[in-house]
Amino acid sequence: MTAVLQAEGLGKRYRRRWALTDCTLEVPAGRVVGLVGPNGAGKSTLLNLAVGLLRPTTGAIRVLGGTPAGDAGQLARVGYVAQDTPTYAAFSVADHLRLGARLNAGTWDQELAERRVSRLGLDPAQRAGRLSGGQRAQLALTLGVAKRPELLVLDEPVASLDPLARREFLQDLMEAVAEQELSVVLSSHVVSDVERACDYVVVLVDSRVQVAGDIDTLLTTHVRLTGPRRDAASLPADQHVVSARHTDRQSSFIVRTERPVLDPVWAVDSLTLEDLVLAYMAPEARPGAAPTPALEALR
Ligand SMILES: Nc1ncnc2c1ncn2[C@@H]1O[C@H](COP(=O)(O)OP(=O)(O)OP(=O)(O)O)[C@@H](O)[C@H]1O
Repeated sequence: MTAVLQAEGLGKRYRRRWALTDCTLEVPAGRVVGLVGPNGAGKSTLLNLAVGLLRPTTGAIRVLGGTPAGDAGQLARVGYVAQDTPTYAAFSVADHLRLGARLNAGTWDQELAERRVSRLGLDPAQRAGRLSGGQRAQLALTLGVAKRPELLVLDEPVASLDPLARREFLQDLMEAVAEQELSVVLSSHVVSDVERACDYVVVLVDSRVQVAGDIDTLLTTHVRLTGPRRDAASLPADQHVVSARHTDRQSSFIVRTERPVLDPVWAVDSLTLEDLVLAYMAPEARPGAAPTPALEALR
């Protein structure tokens, strides 16, 4: 199966600042991918490279096997909703659907669009400028979904929504994924949203990918070890230490390992996705790193 997203040594520099560095990734199709990281980590930069709004400074990126925005066919296969869920304030909801139909002739699913609008309780005659932030986000998602893309790229789709609306939006998105043959890449700095909607995660910190993979697999190959104070170097070579914490008498490590930890000296606990993401954000997971801004963990 073709990877939806393949990046090799991908980097983007704005003047002297690197927004994305040495990004090598291969994301399989048919997944809902959560791109998670703190503010300024490089999430929007990676998504903009994926949809062809930016060109790489180094390396290469392929999306659905082709060059992002390389030709009309490629543009039709990818839907994109930018961070500020852009809509036209003076256009009505119905105008937006007409525009979607005109811009995406051939793939546009008017019935799907109208069904969503009606289910969401949006008045077709209402101007987008008079919609709430959440309703505008839903309208933008409707346009993205009704285009019937193979890949939908969403930059912080739920940032402006209240907790109930974010839950409904993500539920809606998952239904769209189940109904259509669709892959989704969405960015968020809220781990619980990713936990709720995604089955694949990419953790981006300080312009670098720290870890990427199937969430279930990552959670079965990472554990927390708690026990008497030890040096990380004393752990077996097949237990890769991601993060470490010590008190005078105790050590707590988050390790990546393919095998069960049988040493009775350790209490072994499984991790939540939030534990895992925070561990990869820890400075020891990123040698030479400055402290990272906090991630939100909304429930
Ligand atoms: N047009 C630009 N010119 C200069 N620097 C930029 C530009 N766009 C982004 N940057 C810088 O690149 C880095 C990554 O930005 P990016 O928007 O990709 O991060 P992000 O993870 O999406 O952040 P957020 O969660 O706040 O949206 C930041 O340091 C940012 O200041």
